Amino acid sequence: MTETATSELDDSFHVFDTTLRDGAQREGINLTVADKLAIARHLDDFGVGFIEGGWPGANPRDTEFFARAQAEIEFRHAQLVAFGATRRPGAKAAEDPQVKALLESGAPVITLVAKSHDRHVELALRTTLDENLEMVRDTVSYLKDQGRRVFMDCEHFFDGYRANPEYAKAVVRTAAEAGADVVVLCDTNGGMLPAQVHAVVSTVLADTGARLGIHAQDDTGCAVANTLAAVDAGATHVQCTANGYGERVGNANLFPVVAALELKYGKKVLPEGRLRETTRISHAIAEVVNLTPSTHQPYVGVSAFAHKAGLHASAIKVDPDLYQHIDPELVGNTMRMLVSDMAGRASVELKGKELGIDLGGDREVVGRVVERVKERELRGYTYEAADASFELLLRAEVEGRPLKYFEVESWRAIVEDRPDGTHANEATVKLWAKSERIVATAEGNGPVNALDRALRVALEKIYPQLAKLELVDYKVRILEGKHGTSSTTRVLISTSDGSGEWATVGVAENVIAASWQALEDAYTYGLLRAGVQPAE
Ligand SMILES: CC(=O)SCCNC(=O)CCNC(=O)[C@H](O)C(C)(C)COP(=O)(O)OP(=O)(O)OC[C@H]1O[C@@H](n2cnc3c(N)ncnc32)[C@H](O)[C@@H]1OP(=O)(O)O
Ligand SMILES: CC(=O)C(=O)O
Repeated sequence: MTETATSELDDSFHVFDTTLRDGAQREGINLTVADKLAIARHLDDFGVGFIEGGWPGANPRDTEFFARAQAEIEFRHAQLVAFGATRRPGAKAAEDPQVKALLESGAPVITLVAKSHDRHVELALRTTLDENLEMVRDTVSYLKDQGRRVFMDCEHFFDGYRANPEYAKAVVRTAAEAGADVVVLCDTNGGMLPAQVHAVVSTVLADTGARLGIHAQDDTGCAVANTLAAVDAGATHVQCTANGYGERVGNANLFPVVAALELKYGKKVLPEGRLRETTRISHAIAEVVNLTPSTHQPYVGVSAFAHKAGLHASAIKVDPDLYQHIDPELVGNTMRMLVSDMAGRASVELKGKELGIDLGGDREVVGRVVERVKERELRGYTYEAADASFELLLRAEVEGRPLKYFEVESWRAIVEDRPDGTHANEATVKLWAKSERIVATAEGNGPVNALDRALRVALEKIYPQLAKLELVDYKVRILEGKHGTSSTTRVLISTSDGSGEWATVGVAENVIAASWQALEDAYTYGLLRAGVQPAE
């Protein structure tokens, strides 16, 4: 067994993460050992007290994970936890191969799952209620005798408590008497509501005196609330998963639970300074599991502190607290202003500030920007999704003329379909830059790609800085479906220069013309970012 952590947090409250075990039970998540190691590092960096790594012996990947985690990771905060079931009915814990695998994992902490719902004991385990209690007692005391810390997950506890409260409590008592350090009440089917959880946890605590934890699935959308309700009732151990990943619709989300405990309850559950890493860690774990981070996730989503309504912005201008429940920086997030047709003057002023453009309280300019945004959004533009196009619009109003690095004379895209099924795309761009007339032609895998290449060939002669620009995303949306192919088309393009990304928008009846507008903005903004002086 390896002692894996030197946690500076006291033991009176546990933040227990089960992303690598229950989180991995989410449909669509398929973690390699390397992924699990990467997530374990992020969770330890975040500062959780316990990381449940999987079920050693259930599959070779989890067995390998425990071996490698202890050999390769120097945990600074967390203790590694192995998960498994109580011994089989009618056997001995000391002889159960599955219990042996838990010990062989070397994890200093073991979570056992036990049945606490009488019906599950009889139907799923196919044993007697007394034998189930014996399985709990025998397995806990055996693992304790082997020097492990033991947490006991009481599966289906809340449903079991409703069906047979005395039996459910007998499971808790048996585990605690056998030496379990924490008995965790699980809402396995996720059907509970906060008031129910609060009532049950309060009663079980009063009746058994055991140290209690909570494990809440999110099937009613209440897992975070249920977790906090259990804490209100006296639970001192919370089991969560990063970003709420988990079986079916998921588990209690680690990040809002921890943020609530630290910021709303005033409990110190993370090491000093780690709360500010919340957003980064949430997104880093999403990257590893290969799921796009939810933009609307509380505390950590990019929209968590994004303000769109003009009325909100006008109050935020006076004091951001008026429309925010916390300072976003506390969880490593940032406030963002969204400019759209719901914006007012205050939104534009704050957005200007965010972009480093001092509007100096110029009511006339700000008013013109608001008008332009509203008029263009009516035509289909969207500025909340295209910050770079908005900045160009704003600068044009402030300067009194658009930012110009080049003057386009004309562009043309040709799509040639051949009878043999092959096709070719070719574009020609004619423009003026620094008093030079440039004509460039390029081919591409589609007409927009050909135009992008031709524009780049033309501009790179004058502005070599553009060589590192890359088009990273391209989205098309038909705005008025009822007009069929003559509908208005909106194109959003994301461009990267390796150190940052920006989005631009174009709108036209023709998808290629809309794309061209977005491309022109993308390159203009790229030159602005590179610090190039515009043409006089
Ligand atoms: C609520 C939760 O999320 S708990 C976590 C659940 N996670 C997983 O199931 C993922 C990993 N599981 C596995 O890889 C496999 O199910 C294994 C290796 C654990 C077991 O595989 P198998 O031996 O083939 O059994 P199988 O999966 O068909 O059934 C589970 C067995 O465990 C028994 N069991 C269920 N809960 C418990 C328990 N708390 N204590 C003891 N035995 C239990 C069941 O009665 C069943 O026994 P049976 O084989 O005699 O019918
Ligand atoms: C243990 C567990 O994951 C549950 O009961 O949901």
